[in-house]
Amino acid sequence: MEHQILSFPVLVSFLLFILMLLRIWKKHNNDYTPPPGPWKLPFLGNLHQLAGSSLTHHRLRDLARTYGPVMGIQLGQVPAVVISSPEAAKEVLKIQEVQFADRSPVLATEKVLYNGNDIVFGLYGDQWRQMRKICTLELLSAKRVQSFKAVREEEVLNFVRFLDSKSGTPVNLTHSLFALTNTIISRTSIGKNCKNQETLLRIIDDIIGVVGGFSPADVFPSFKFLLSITGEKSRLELLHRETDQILEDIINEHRASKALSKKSDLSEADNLLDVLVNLQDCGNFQVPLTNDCIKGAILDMFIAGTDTSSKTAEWAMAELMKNPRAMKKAQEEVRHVFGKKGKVDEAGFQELKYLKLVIKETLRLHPPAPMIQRQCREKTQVNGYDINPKTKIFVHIWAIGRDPNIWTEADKFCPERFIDSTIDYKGSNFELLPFGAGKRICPGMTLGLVSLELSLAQMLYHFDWKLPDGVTPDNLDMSEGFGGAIKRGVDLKLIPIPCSPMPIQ
Ligand code: HEM
Repeated sequence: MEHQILSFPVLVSFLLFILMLLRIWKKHNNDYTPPPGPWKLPFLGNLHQLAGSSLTHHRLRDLARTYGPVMGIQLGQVPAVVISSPEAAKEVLKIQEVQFADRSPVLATEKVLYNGNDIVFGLYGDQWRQMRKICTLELLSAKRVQSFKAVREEEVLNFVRFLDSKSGTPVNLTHSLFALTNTIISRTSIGKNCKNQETLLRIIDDIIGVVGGFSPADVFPSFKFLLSITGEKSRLELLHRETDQILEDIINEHRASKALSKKSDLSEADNLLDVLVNLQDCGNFQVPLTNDCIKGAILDMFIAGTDTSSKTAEWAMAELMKNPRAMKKAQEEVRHVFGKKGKVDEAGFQELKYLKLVIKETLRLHPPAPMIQRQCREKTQVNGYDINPKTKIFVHIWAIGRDPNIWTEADKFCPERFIDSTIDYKGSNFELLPFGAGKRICPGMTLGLVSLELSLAQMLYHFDWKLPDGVTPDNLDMSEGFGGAIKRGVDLKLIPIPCSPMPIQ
């Protein structure tokens, strides 16, 4: 009995305490308005809705049609928000650009890309700002891009010779355009006579695969054991050791030949590695420019520059084959502009008005990065919804580019829609964002566009194109496949028919 009397006040206090906790919880939740989103399973969150044969960016577009342009999802243990309207994209990429300037780290980039100390995956901070500045002012500036014109022209001409040798037979353009871009990026980044080039290109292929892939450890970050069970940790560490050793050797080779040539002027640099080594020697940086920073930056050029440009060229050719009227117009323009000279050169590119529209329309329908990945830095709001720090952000530029509320006949390839349009790539309207926007907008845009114009202009100038037997413009497969940059579901195979003029010798 005595025991019961004693426990009554304890019980009441306990109940009052619970009530108080409930009030605090309720107040907190009333103040917190999460973005709407599909129902979640315990543990998995929304992962089950993203699994299956349909591509992730397609599923997320479909879900966003129900839940709106700021949609909350849960990827295992990781909260994420999908942004799919120009207004919300503007809020994230421009109005609150610092708030969303982080990239969300993934395991592969931590292990392979020097702990995210590179430009593409680095977290916003002094180190990243310094590398980004070097990238925009020294590596990918318009002047530097211009200085590598001869390299691009030589390699594209080699490509044209290769196509000529395959005259009348189907060529796998998926493979050959990738090889072309890889060679251009490689020569621009590390030079021509690098003895480890072949091995580096093979390893970089693997890196592009893992960086664009999906890892269970990324969605269940607290289950560290997953890394060892799946063998992923050792695979990534091996990849990193191999790449690191090759890049270290390449840097040493460059140092040795630099010592012999005694060149130290940045304007004389033959490739981007030369530029970086010269900058390192000048010192004078707030954050030391270490060999790891240089290696990360060189890897970035390959990872960000190869797939993006080659996949866009491939989609542009596929769209032109599907739309013979647009192909005819583009070919007539290219042949008219370069006909007198008898060869394609970059000096005439400002006259390629229609080809520029073709590229813009291709990037609207097939942006190589369908969703721009960012991460929220501090608690904030978008469209009135609360977003917590460390939330993964996907700006769904593929969905925005195909939104029927924004574009007439949104799925139709129609380069003419951009005639007299004020829509540019700089994100001013936020409905066309193939290069992203704000603090982390693609610094390789000039190089990417000029390389695209060059390869397309050469292909259209020197060749007529036929589809292989049994394929017609109507049944040409335009499905997308799984992978890093949006790739085609099936390789693009086309038949080049050399046509006059043919200044290949
Ligand atoms: C058609 C060609 C290309 C497209 C469509 C493209 C697209 C993109 C996109 C969407 C981003 C993310 C932007 C953001 O977060 O807002 C990006 C970042 C980046 N791109 Fe490109 N890119 C292309 C070519 C290139 C080339 C040729 C290079 C260099 C060789 C390059 C280097 C980079 C780098 C270094 C970043 C990271 C920027 C940062 O995080 O600050 N890109 N690109």
